[in-house]
Amino acid sequence: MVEGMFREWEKHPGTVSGIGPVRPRVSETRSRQTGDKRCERKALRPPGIDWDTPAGSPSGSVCVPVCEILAVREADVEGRGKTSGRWQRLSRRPAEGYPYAFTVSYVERVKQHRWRCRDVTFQCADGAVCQQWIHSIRDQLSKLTGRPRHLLVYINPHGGRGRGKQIYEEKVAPLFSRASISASVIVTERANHARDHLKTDADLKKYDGVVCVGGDGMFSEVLHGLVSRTQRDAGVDQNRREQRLVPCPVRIGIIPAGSTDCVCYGTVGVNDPVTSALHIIVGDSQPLDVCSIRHADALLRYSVSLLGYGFYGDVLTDSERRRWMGPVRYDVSGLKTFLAHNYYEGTVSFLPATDVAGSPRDKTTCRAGCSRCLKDSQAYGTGNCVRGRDQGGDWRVIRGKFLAVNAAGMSCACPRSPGGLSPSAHLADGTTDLILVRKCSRASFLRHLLRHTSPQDQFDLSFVEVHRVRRFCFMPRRSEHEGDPVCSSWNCDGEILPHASVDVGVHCQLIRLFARGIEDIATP
Ligand SMILES: Nc1ncnc2c1ncn2[C@@H]1O[C@H](COP(=O)(O)OP(=O)(O)OP(=O)(O)O)[C@@H](O)[C@H]1O
Repeated sequence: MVEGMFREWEKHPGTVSGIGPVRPRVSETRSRQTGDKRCERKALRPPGIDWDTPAGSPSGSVCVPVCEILAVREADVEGRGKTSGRWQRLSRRPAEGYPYAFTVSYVERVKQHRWRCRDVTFQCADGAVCQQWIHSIRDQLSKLTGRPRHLLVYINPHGGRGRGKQIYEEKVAPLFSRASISASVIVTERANHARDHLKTDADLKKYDGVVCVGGDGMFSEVLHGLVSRTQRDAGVDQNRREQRLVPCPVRIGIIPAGSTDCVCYGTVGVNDPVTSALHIIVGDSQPLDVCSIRHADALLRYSVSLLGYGFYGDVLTDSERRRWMGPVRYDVSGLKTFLAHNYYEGTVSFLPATDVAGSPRDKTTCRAGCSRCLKDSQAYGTGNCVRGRDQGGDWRVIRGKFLAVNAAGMSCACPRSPGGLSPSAHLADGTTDLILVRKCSRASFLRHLLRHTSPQDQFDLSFVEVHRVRRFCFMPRRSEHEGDPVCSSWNCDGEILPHASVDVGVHCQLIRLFARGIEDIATP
């Protein structure tokens, strides 16, 4: 029977199906640390015996792709993990005559893109067979090349509700250690600590990835540190206008622990530290476009999600004065800015991405394994960015009074706005969606804003237009009348830019995250 099982294994090396008829013997327990379901014991028995079907499972068999197995470890007859360093008791006694056991930890999908770590313990009658299974599974796991072994982790202890350290220690570190991932952890002591360390001191050759525990601001620090370091190591001057940037060789993981975690939500589908940790462990890789923002030919910042002038710039500026309020400051500032109803004059010039298949209003969504991103990026070239007006294409120029000028490099979805600012934006096609909201009444603007929280098309309004672009420039109009609102500020992924006139270009797939994009799957 065991030989038969191994034959199945040989036939289907990508799965652990064929383990044979199985029967759950022990009820599930929940881990205090990760909140995940932990142990479900299944007995490996010779075929031909009539088995109960596990509750809730019509087939009674389990099929897990190897790429979603996190670890395998020996368990003793009491079902306690031998290699976990911590005895873990099962709630029922093992089946008689099956004194050997091994436990497989794997990814289980639960509600709303959430992943959990599930343990299944298998019992065997023969110790050699048990070892054979363990070695065979470990051998399969060792062939997965994309998995990280050593990580550099930065924790912002003050992000969000100040629980970054606790989240990492209680929810993430135990999973890393179960998957035999070592981590060098740095708890930041000041703003820009992570950025500066990455720029100069970090020995990146030692690591397979960099993980940030915090919000979008923390991610932005890591992004800047890593992109700058990569260019410096490659001898590329990122301040030079026509320069093609070198894609970062090291992936970035985001453990959401901030008050805004848009980048995590837009690339995983949920803000959940355990889910993100599991995406890191299985070695997922999601390329991401990065915008470089320049002023007077000098690099100001990089951005991956929202660049917003007018409404979103004003909200951020006001909310910075209310940091003491915590995350609720965004609601207060949002309301205040909405009531102020400021508009700003300026000129937007942009280079439409006429060579890509999609458009911001085509109702398609960028999902895991997006074929459109793959096709468009191959045609365009990673790291590439159109610079200089001579580099082809027909520039368009629009002058006007705007309530908002936004550029969405990704959908900018968040729990409050599941579709986001631009629901059809792509993560890695080398473009950004430029959204222009012209001056209109408060009621009309409210209609537009409310559509972000509903399935209605937020661009189907006469005062809103949207363009998929490779590059754009904005120049504010100087006011001749004192007292008029002159300039707003740019909100760049949650940071305020010091200049209103900017030149923005998209660098195709400049970085990769430990994510796979939002999975298009039916959850149980
Ligand atoms: N040790 C530290 N002390 C103070 N500030 C820090 C520290 N480490 C990082 N920061 C800064 O804190 C800012 C906010 O961090 P983060 O994004 O993690 O949390 P957040 O609550 O989502 O942020 P925000 O309040 O901007 O929404 C970042 O800009 C980062 O540069």
